[in-house]
Amino acid sequence: MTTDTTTPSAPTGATPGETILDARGVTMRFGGLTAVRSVDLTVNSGEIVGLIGPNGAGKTTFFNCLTGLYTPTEGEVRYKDKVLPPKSFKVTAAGVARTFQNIRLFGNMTVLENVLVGRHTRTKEGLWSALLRGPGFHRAEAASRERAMELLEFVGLADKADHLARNLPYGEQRRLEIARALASEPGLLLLDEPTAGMNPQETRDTEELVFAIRDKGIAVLVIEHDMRFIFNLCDRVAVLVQGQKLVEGDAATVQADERVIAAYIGEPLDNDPGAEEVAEVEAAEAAAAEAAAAETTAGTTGTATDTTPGKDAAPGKENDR
Ligand SMILES: Nc1ncnc2c1ncn2[C@@H]1O[C@H](COP(=O)(O)OP(=O)(O)OP(=O)(O)O)[C@@H](O)[C@H]1O
Repeated sequence: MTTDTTTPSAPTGATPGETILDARGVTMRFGGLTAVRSVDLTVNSGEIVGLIGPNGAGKTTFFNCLTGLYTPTEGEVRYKDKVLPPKSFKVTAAGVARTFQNIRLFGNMTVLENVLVGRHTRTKEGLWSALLRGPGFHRAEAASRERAMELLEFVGLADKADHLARNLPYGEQRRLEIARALASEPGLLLLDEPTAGMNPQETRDTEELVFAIRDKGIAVLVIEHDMRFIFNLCDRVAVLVQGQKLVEGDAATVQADERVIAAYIGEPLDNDPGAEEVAEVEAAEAAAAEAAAAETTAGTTGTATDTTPGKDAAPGKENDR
C-alpha cells in the first residue's frame, strides 16, 4: 500500500531491455595498485547480469564504485541516464540497492526492524514529525511496517518478524539482507556473493528468490564464485581478471571461452605479457632437471653425494604462480 506519507518507489517501470545502469571507463586505483581498470558494463531492465572473476579480480571494488562507497579514480556511472552521486545513501535513494559480501545486519534488532531501517530512503517524514510523533508520522510508520511485512513474506521470513536478527540461521540472515535492500524499492539490486557459505538447498532457494526479484521488475547484478549458480541464473555474464573485463556474453559464450578457463586455473593467457618469462623459467627448470638426472646417474657409479631426494630438484611450479 502506498500512502501520501511515503515517497513513491524508485521507478522500476523502465522499458524492457532499456539500459538502466551504464558504467563507463571505471578505474579505481589504490596508491600504485589499479584494482579496476577502465571497465564498461551495462545492465538492462529485466536482466540478471553476473560478474565473475578469480579472487582479487576487482569485483567488489567495482561494486563499491557503482554504489558510491568509492569515488572512481576515472570513469562515470549512470543510472537511468543520471550520473550517480558518490555517496551511498544518494545512490540508494536513486534506486540502486546492494547487499554486502559480509552480512551487515543489526544483530540486536528484530528481523522487522532491520527491514524498516532499509526503508529510510523511501519515507519523507522529517525530524520534527518523528520527534513530535504526529499523525503524519504514525501514518508513515504504519505504511512502512506494512511494506516491510510484505517483503518479509516475499523472502519467506514473515513468521520470524519478531526474532532477533542474530538468532536467524545463516541462510535466513542472507535473505533478510536482501529484504532490507528491497525495502529501499530499488530498480537495480546488486548482490555481492549472496550464496557464500550456503548449503546446496539454500543456494537453490536463493536462485529462486533472485528470479522472483527479477520477475518483480528489478534488474539484478550479482557477484558470485559459484559457477553453477551464475550460469543457471544470468542472462549475461562479465568476467573480470586483474581489474579488466576479459569477456562478456551469455553463459554458453563465457563457459566456452578458453581465456576464462585459463584465468581460473592460472594458466598464462595468449599474448600474456608474462608468457615469455614463464617459458624461460620452464626451460631453465627442464635444463636443471636434466642436469640433476645426469649427476644422479654419474653418482650411482661413484660418490654418494647429492642424491638426497629433491635436493637438486627444479623448483616446484607452484612457486611461480
Ligand atoms: N581499500 C583498498 N585499499 C587497497 N587495496 C584494495 C582495497 N580494496 C581492494 N583492494 C585491492 O584491490 C584488488 C581487488 O580487490 P577486490 O576485493 O575488489 O577483488 P574481488 O574480485 O572482489 O575479490 P574476491 O573474489 O576475493 O572478493 C585486490 O588486490 C585488493 O587487495
